[in-house]
Amino acid sequence: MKIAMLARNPDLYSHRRLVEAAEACGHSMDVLNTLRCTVHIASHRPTVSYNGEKVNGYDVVIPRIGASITNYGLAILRQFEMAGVWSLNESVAIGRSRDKLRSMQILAKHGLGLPLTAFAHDPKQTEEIIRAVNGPPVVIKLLEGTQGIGVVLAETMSSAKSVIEAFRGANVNILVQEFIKEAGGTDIRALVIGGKVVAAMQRTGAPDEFRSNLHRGGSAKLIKITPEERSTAVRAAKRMGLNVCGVDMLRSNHGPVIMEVNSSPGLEGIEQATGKDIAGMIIKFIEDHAQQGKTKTKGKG
Ligand SMILES: Nc1ncnc2c1ncn2[C@@H]1O[C@H](COP(=O)(O)OP(=O)(O)OP(=O)(O)O)[C@@H](O)[C@H]1O
Ligand SMILES: [Mg+2]
Ligand SMILES: [Mg+2]
Repeated sequence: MKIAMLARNPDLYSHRRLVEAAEACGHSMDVLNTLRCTVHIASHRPTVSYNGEKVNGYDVVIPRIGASITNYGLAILRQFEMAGVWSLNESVAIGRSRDKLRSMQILAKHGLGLPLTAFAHDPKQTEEIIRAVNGPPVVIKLLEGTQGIGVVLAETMSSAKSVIEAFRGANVNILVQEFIKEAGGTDIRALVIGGKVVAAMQRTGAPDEFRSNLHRGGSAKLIKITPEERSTAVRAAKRMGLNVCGVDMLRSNHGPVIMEVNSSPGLEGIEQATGKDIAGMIIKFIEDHAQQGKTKTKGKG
């Protein structure tokens, strides 16, 4: 198969591993810098150009779109989908997963466990939403944050109010969440491929850090998850419509709660913690499922 990977940095561990795994199975893979792709909108002939030349003949596209270029990247991906190229994760599903509030609304509707979450526009309601999530303490987070940046723990009413005011003043969208203290600065990442959890790890934050992100100095280790955690991860992936994703959960007193579903999960931490060939499994999934023109949503938005 001829595979295109939309990614900005071909040297990232995850991207190198995917290229390696594809080539080991006899496929060819080109890494296309998402920002150098251009879209040509003309009736009935959706095309993409790369560095000025028309992109042709790909069977599969693997989107690895960075959070900072979500909109542009999804426009490029939609164009591939409209041209009939099969995408590992579809643009519509990635779009859902990038907006935390939208994701939580979808997951809640289907009965998945989530931390109590609220948001409001009117500053007069700040106190009300803090109480609505049983706070303080509360966790305040940017709707489109990543790597734990823009995730703040506010322990008192006055600090929660001032953090919320500061974010509002900066004109960014936030949500306010119940603080799952019993998780103890630890979360679970379950990697789902094609409706199955293929690997799971536990991430623990640096000392004195409630955020467990590896980018924030956390460490990862292999973990055996419970059947309830497994089914939560599988259902979350299904409801988001993602073939491949990382489902992040906290162990709360009332069972697993989902924090987010990542549509471009990093492979380094999970391959190292579990010793599994995740890149190879992703390529295998592509071999078994990719079909020209079989993109479900066809970039419908
Ligand atoms: N409600 C909460 N209660 C307790 N801890 C939390 C809560 N929300 C987030 N955390 C901690 O903060 C970390 C970062 O939060 P979250 O995953 O929502 O942010 P992010 O910036 O999107 O990170 P990522 O890089 O994983 O996309 C989590 O991994 C978790 O350890
Ligand atoms: Mg995130
Ligand atoms: Mg996270």
